[in-house]
Amino acid sequence: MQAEAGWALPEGALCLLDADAMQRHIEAAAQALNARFAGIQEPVLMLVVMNGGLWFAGQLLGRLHFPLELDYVHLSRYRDTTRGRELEWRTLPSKSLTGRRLLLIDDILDQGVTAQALVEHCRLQAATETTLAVMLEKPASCRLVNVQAQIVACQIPDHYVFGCGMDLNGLLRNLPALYYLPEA
Ligand SMILES: O=P(O)(O)OC[C@H]1O[C@H](OP(=O)(O)OP(=O)(O)O)[C@H](O)[C@@H]1O
Ligand SMILES: Nc1nc2[nH]cnc2c(=O)[nH]1
Repeated sequence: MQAEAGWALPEGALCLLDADAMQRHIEAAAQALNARFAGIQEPVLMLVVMNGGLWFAGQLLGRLHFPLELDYVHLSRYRDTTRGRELEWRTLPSKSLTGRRLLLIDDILDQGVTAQALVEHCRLQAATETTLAVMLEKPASCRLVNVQAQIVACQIPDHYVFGCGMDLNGLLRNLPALYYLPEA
């Protein structure tokens, strides 16, 4: 199957959300974030969870209208596979989190292990407030740990998805729509 010129999709891949639908969900999430942080004086520290959070963060940035500072963390569990393993912390934030109002940006809340570790790290660093915003949320039955996102752009069923910043075996993050393999 061919998604758009230049992107060869794997055999059997199905589109879950097309590019227009993704943009509508992202716009709604940006509006919710703008409402949440309306009128703040001190800049929010936005922490992008690399790699998957990069695309969502990029889509959001131009739509956010409150003062913010940008930093990132790099956490990895899936490492070019479709199964989560032990969490590896690759990069810590370069800025101090102490006393900061944080906005964590990730692509997906699935088993929740990544988000929970990050939220706990922020708590231990004495952040004032932590808001977790995810582009996609799988059903609560997928969670191995108890963690909640405050902002969710879109709820999806339990499929391994790719595109919109998310990889399939390390590739296809640059697809502008969201796909899945029914048998994966
Ligand atoms: O809720 P969980 O089951 O913990 O999964 C969510 C995490 O998994 C993915 O990261 P991955 O380890 O694949 O790294 P990547 O962002 O580089 O793709 C994704 O970007 C989330 O950070
Ligand atoms: N690409 C991708 N990464 C994930 N990490 C956790 N769940 C997923 C998923 O469904 N797709």
